[in-house]
This record gives sequence, structure tokens and C-alpha cells, in this order.
Amino acid sequence: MKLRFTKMQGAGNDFVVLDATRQPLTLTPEQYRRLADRRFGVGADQILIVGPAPAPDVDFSYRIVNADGGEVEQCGNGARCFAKFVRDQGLSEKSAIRVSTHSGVIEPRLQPDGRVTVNMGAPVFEPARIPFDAAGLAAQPQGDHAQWPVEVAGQTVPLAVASMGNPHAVLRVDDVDRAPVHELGPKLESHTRFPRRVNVGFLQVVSRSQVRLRVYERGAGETLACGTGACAAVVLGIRLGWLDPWVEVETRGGRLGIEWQGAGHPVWMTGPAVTVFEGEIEI
Ligand SMILES: N[C@@H](CCC[C@H](N)C(=O)O)C(=O)O
Repeated sequence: MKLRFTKMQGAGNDFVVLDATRQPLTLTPEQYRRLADRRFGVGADQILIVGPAPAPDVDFSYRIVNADGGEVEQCGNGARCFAKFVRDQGLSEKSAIRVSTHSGVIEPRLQPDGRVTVNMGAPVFEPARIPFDAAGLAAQPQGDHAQWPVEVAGQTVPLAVASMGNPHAVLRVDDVDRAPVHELGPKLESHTRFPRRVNVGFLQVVSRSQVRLRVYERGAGETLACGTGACAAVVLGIRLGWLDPWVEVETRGGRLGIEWQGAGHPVWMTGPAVTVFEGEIEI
């Protein structure tokens, strides 16, 4: 089967975007892995499948598949690329687009400067809803929230955890360039405390409004940026008393602006969305 695709990136987090608005598209996990493969396929951290609206109050649906072939709930950088994709392909003329994902409706808005702002919805902190197995762990109170002591690689690390629709664990470090991303990332990603695995963020606080972040993503390894990871890290940093409500996040692939006004409010993420090329692949 020949498949048309668009290669996109948001702050260096790269995607193969597929249009399934006119006809249903179901690939096998092996086919998704092949598309994501940087040597045998197109190459991507995630595959985004844009589909028709499943209900009258939304404009589209979109599904997200990690490079390992597993379908997941949410993707922040992908949401920005999704919005640019539907506009560029002439699928919508709106600049605020409501899209249904596996973890609810989000609303990307195209900005006049080409960046995209997304209402990512409200974060969730209850361990059971992340999901995070906190049984037997005493939370370490700090600020108005908690970090959890988790045993990994012979050490105990304090993790803050949240869901942005998908699960995140965040570890504060002094310097992201020297952080043990490849030592602790894979071990925490599939740690028994996280029954659905987890995205692992390494957060360096530069000031109350600026952080540096690296994320070892579930199902993809370290990416140049993770949008939901940036939302989770900032939200947890705010709850722990480290950060102000508006924070610039420096990733290895670009900068994201994250705003959160506190409990009950949605997280707003602003950043780039770029088309790299279009093509066709035999899959
Ligand atoms: N890169 C993404 C997140 C993609 C999904 C993630 N790896 C997961 O498994 O939850 C982003 O920008 O948010």
C-alpha cells in the first residue's frame, strides 16, 4: 500500500502526519514502527493520524502512536503540528480548532506569527489517575505538593508526578547537560511504580520564569522536546513553589512558553510547528 505523509516537527520533536479524514486508516504496530524508523522508514518520534470529527462539538480527532508502535493518549508538540497540518491541507479555515484525543478535547489556536498556542486542559495529580502506584510510599511535603521517593538504580530519587492526559514523572537536577537521562530514563520509564510506563523529565530551574528540560519519552527515548513533558514539569514546579505561572522552557530543540494559573485551570502551551517535507511511502 502507498501512503502519503507529511513530515513535521515542533521544537525538534518530529512526526509523520497521516490524513485519515476521508478514509479510515488502521496500520499495524509493525507498520507504525517502520514509518518511524530513521533508517528503514521516514523517521519520527511519533506518528499522528488526523481523523474526522467524532462528535458535533469538535472539528477533528487525532491519534498518536509512539515510535515503538504503541498508541498513547496525548502529545503537546503534535497538537501544534496537527493544527498547522489541517490549515495547510485546506481541511479547516478556523484558527481555533477543537480536536478530540484519547484523553479529551484540546484546542490549538494558530497565532499570526506562525506559532501555535494550545489549551492542553487541566493537569491531574492524583496518583491513581496518572497512574502511579504510591502504595507504601510517604510523600515528601515541599511547597504545597509532594515528591515521592522512588528506588531506581540503587538510589532513591524524589519524583514529582502528574498526568497531562499522559503520564509524567519529573526529577529536578542541577544541570540538564549532566543529568543521567540515559541511565535513569529507561529504568524509570518502565519502573513497576508506573503500570502504564511513564515519560521522564529532567528539570533544571534557571530562575522562577525559566527552566531547561530534557525528556526521556515513553516509547520513543530521549526526544529534542516534549510538549506535555514541558507542561507537566512547569505545573509541578509551580506546585512545588519553584516557579511563577508563566515559564519559558528551553529544550534541546527549541523554546516553549507554558502558562498555568493554578488548580482547576488549564495549561497553555505556545511553540513552533513546522512542515519539513511531504512524500509517499510503500508500507
Ligand atoms: N512528544 C509528545 C508526547 C508523545 C507521547 C509520549 N511519548 C507518551 O508515551 O505519553 C509531546 O510533545 O507531548
